[in-house]
Amino acid sequence: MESEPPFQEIYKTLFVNFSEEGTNSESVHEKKPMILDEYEIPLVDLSRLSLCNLEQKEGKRELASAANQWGLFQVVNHGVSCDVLTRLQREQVKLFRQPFQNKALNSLADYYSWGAPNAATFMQFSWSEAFHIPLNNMPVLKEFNSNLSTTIAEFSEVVCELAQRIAEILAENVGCRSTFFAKNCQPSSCYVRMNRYPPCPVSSSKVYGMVPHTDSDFLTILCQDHVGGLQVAKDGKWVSVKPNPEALIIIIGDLFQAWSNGVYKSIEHRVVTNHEVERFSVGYFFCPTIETVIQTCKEPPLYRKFSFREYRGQVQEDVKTAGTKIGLSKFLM
Ligand SMILES: O=C(O)CCC(=O)C(=O)O
Ligand SMILES: [Fe+2]
Repeated sequence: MESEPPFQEIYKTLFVNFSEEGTNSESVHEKKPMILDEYEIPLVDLSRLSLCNLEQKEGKRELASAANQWGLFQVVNHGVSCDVLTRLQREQVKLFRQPFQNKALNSLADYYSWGAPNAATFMQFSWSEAFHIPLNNMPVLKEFNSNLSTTIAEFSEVVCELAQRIAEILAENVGCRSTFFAKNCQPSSCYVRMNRYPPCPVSSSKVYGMVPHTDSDFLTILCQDHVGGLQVAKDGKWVSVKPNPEALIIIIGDLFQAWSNGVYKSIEHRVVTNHEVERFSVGYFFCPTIETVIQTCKEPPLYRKFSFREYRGQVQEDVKTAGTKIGLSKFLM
């Protein structure tokens, strides 16, 4: 049985529907010109944090500056072993290699998505499939596949510690309570998202692997394979994040932008498609419990206070009604 979701069929339907609405299919089909720059994404060596006082200070300053200037950066010497990352990738490949019918119907089907359920146009369509797994439901995962569940549990434990560490440093830097994260972001309130981007026969200027978006969490820790395709918006340009096998990618999410009162940037990122090869990535979404209230300690606040539940609800509603996430701008004072 075929493991590939029916991308081509859905894409064709979108093409026909969109053209039939009387729109010029060429112009809507074409993305804005892609301006790529040769910027180097910041890379922070976390081993500095366990050295002398001066090195520690410098390491923390680098982290804060990367989160402020870029909102997306890389870290090395992060403490997540190569062994766990390799095993995770192996399990991930196995999971996606199942027949499509199984992925759509098995006990993890609620976490599975492909394409874009709400896509009304080409530009909202993502040429990818994903398992977005809440970590509060490990028994279901274990019952489904114990190797997969053990590996995800191991990965999550160590990555959660890393996320806590980074979040606390960033919190300290803006002078807000750094104990907030230990109290509100629990391992069980976080998510692991496994992404697969199949080779795409349509030109990469016409469809995304993942549409431009910001993440709705505090921060995301992302591992990507050697293929590349992730890009980040910087000063009005798209910059490619070159794969670095030693590095993990840290992405600041909407909640951190609000909590830090705009000091840290929840930056737009996207994935472009690849004609020849498939690509895999795994993201760890560092989220608070659903009741947690996000409120900055800075004056004057840019955003009104809101609970994570309220934020997620608003995002879901906007996606349903406007076809796209509106995000933090809805919460501006
Ligand atoms: O695959 C990637 O590199 C990015 C994935 C991503 O942005 C996400 O899952 O939110
Ligand atoms: Fe993302």
